[in-house]
Amino acid sequence: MGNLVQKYIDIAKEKNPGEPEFLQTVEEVLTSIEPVLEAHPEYVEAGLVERLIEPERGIQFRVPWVDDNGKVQVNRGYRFEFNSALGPYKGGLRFAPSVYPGILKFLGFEQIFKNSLTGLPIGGGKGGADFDPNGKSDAEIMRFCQSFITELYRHIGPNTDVPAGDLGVGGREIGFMMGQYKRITNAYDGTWTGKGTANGGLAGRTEATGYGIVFFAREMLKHCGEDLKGKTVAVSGFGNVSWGTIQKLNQLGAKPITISGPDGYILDMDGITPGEKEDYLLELRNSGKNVCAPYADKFKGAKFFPGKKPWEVKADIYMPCATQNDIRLEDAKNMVANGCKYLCEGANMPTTNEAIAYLQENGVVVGPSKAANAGGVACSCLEMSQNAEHIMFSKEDVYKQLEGIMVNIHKEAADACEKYNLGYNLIAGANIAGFERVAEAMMLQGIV
Ligand SMILES: NC(=O)C1=CN([C@@H]2O[C@H](COP(=O)(O)OP(=O)(O)OC[C@H]3O[C@@H](n4cnc5c(N)ncnc54)[C@H](OP(=O)(O)O)[C@@H]3O)[C@@H](O)[C@H]2O)C=CC1
Ligand SMILES: O=C(O)CCC(=O)C(=O)O
Repeated sequence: MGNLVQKYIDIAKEKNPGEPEFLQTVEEVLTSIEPVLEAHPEYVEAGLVERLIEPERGIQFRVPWVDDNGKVQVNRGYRFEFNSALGPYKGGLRFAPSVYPGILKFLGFEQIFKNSLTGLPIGGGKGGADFDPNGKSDAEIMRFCQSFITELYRHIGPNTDVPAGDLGVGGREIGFMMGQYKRITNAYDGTWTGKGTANGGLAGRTEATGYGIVFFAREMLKHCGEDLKGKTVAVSGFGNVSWGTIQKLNQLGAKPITISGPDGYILDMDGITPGEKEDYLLELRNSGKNVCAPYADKFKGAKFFPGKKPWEVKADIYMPCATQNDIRLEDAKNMVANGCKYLCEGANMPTTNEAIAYLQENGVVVGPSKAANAGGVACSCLEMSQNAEHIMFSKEDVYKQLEGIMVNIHKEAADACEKYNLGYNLIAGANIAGFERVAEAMMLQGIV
């Protein structure tokens, strides 16, 4: 790594102590874009990287609410409006006990480049709260969401900041937040994405992230002269993204064999097939218990491995779709020992930097999350245009556009690494292609 990039990383470390997840993504992105900075001294002159690693705005607020026992609870809410060079801040809200600024800043920073890769006019942001929706009643979730929006409403809007879902935030939560936003502002507009279709939501948005990940994986394999058909796939998680991924894998003739939860993982060598098994994932998620073990009680032949991760299973492709840093160095070693050739990231930053380095050194092709899971936010942007135009797109329209966008993202990432003689390194390629578009826009807007 050159001195210049090291200087930026040192600045980030000094300004963001105790935020390892944010520093991890800053280091990954900046290391990749070094050749672009060398080719563009004007970016250095304009302090572009120093500005890029600092959120434009960070909001923290109190979220008081009353639980079903009449007890007052207090959570912390946040929104990091990271970069608006390409358009309104865009990115999800995460509700999970682990939420703190370091997590949201990592997600917001990633979102800048992901959104740029879609080629659509959206900036990057992320928010959420240290609230655990698991085990809460619908009434508690509603009261929490209403309180959260009673503060956040003043910072968002269809041309300012457009939130969506992420971990712990699905259609139900978006509905409650949109309802409260509308009540306060008296505006029925495109401030939210991931809404139910009855609320102006986009047909196909729920499965878009997972479908996009599989389209991206298909392009990776195609580039390497292979086909998804007949490939066994180890998937982690059992939420929205895993469900969409498993559906599309089945549709394209691959065989998903695992899911996982905080309790362990399920191995189903018969495949997690369409119909009863795919649908059961929804039941598991909706149980609010956040465990996957009951799958093995329901389906003969499936096995549950408590406290373990699916990365010890032999598979042709690995697709982490749960949460950050799910794959660590020891997991990467297992994968390589099992003959792994492809890793396609569904969750945001699911692999540690050490694990990525090991996988790449051992010839594994890695599809980075900011490219592979960009189909979700791309469809959110379609939802924004649907709302702005006061029309409704059909599911067929959405699927067609999504596939085109994912093919293009793969091509842009592959072309960018080739342009800088980096071989077929999609991590570098995605970071470079995402950065180039943001940098160009920032340069045109002056020092802001
Ligand atoms: N969601 C997205 O668009 C994107 C997510 N990611 C990343 O992927 C990883 C996993 O996130 P994610 O799967 O979203 O987390 P969750 O499983 O928590 O899903 C989020 C919400 O989606 C709802 N949900 C889950 N499955 C379904 C389904 N099959 N149909 C309808 N709604 C469903 C749930 O809402 P309810 O409780 O109401 O059922 C849940 O609260 C994280 O790293 C995240 O950052 C990355 C890109 C986009
Ligand atoms: O749809 C969106 O706006 C954001 C989705 C998201 O949170 C993500 O891409 O990580």
